[in-house]
Amino acid sequence: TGNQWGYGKDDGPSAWNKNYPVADGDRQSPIDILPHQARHDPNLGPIVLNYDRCTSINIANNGHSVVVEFEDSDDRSVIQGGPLDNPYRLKQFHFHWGGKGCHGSEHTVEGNSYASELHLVHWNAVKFKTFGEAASAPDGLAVLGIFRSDEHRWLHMITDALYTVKFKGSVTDFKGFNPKCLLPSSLHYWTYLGSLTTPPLHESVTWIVVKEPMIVSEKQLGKFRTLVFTGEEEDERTRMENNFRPPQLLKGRTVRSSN
Ligand SMILES: NS(=O)(=O)c1ccc(C(=O)NCc2cccc(O)c2)cc1
Ligand SMILES: [Zn+2]
Repeated sequence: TGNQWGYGKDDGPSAWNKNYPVADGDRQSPIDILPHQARHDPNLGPIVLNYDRCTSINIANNGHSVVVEFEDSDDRSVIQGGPLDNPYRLKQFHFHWGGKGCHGSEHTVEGNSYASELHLVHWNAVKFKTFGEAASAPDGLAVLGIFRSDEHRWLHMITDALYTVKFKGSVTDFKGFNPKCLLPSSLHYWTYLGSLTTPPLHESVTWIVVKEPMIVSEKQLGKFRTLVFTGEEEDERTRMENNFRPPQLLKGRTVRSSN
């Protein structure tokens, strides 16, 4: 169907602009971050995460990544501060990763990729009524990006559950998980105005990319690669890996750096 997209040769990032012309827009993500060219902004306060009452609901394979969804009917888990004018509600988190431990992150730093990248997706429930509405507005979303380079003690809770969502379309309960345990100690960050990194590629995201990577082991990363892009009922088993979009043009945008 028209909106079918993926990461393969024929349906991958270089083909997305056919069905999603905004792919060639002026605030696309990810980007290559050049730390020395980032403008240090002393007015940029710290990122504040209130995840202590967060309610995870399920873990799912949506055919593009593995996603953990959260209850977002009230302000129980929000991100605020930093470049954000008000609290944004946690909706879901998901990952992007490579094959055999090489590339995998979406943002890069001076041309260097990490093995993987975690995205915590939040929406502006002060200004918009639904996620869908926020996802199409310039100040609708805030995504916290965390690089993942080599053993992470908490990640086993995710990797132990991956076998339950091997196939596209599978969903299982995943309650009581607080994503704060996935974050590195320091939340110094870069921030810039960008987009969703997958179709529909809406230019609605305030990106907050944390500088310090979290450590995951090759073994843990290997478990993400046991997932497949395809449904259980389909014949082929296409291993889920390299589900990342390469860096896009900056087109004059400024990247700001917290202290
Ligand atoms: N990789 S990313 O964090 O930029 C990202 C985050 C969320 C989404 C997403 O929610 N896509 C589905 C969607 C998009 C717009 C409106 C909707 O209701 C759902 C896509 C990419
Ligand atoms: Zn993402």
